[in-house]
Amino acid sequence: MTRKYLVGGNWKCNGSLASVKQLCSALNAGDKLDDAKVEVVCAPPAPYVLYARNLLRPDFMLALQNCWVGGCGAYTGEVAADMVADCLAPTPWVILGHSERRHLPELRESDETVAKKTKYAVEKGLQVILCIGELLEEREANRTQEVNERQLEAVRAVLSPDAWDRIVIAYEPVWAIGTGKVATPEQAQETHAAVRQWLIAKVGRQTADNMRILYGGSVKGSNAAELACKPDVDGFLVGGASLKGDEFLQIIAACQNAAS
Ligand SMILES: O=C[C@H](O)COP(=O)(O)O
Repeated sequence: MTRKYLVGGNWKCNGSLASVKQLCSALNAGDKLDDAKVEVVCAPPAPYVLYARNLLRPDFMLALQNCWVGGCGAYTGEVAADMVADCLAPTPWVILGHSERRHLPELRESDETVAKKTKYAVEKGLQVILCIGELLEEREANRTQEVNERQLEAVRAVLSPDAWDRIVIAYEPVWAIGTGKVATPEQAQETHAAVRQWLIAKVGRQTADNMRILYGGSVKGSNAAELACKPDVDGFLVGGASLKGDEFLQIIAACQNAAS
């Protein structure tokens, strides 16, 4: 099964007009993407997304980092998937269920909220990077698979089987995010393979074979190649290193090389 690599750049709550301009210039200076091998989607903070859309080469797609559970209306401060579809057509993406949104005490998104957002976003034509992953204490208690399955099961409960083709899963162990402690290629492979087995059992073989499962957590130019060559690692969701143009381009190149 050949799955095209996907590299996501999650800029999180970072940036300014000046830094976004600089980062877009650095990315534009890279080689043209080999679109048979890799896709790239950048997720700036919401206020900068259309600015980035105007600056970035068209082979870089754009995403929002979150959206609301439903449509437009009296939901102060929220962004509806309808708006993402409108602004980022023809390739609107959104990141949902990021661990920072699941675990920060000010946000505390439940599995059910993430599932509701995912269902609505997919219905509006968005492609969703659905983040899952365990806390350090959950990994130490050998509960990684249980946690991933619980988070996925909440989505399966509301999503029709054919809608899964609009989903990319990002496995991001929380202990590896922004800590410099990257999962080993073996740890990533083992977990991704287990997620794919769950998909085979619960959603279907074809969906599972086609599903891209990204790894996220302290990915850098220097460690991307050894992770990308694992059979069930289909790309990355990159945080800190996506804010540095040359580093992000190295990660993209690692995926293109792994696809060769
Ligand atoms: O969404 C990206 C992840 O949270 C990874 O962040 P990081 O690359 O800074 O560890």
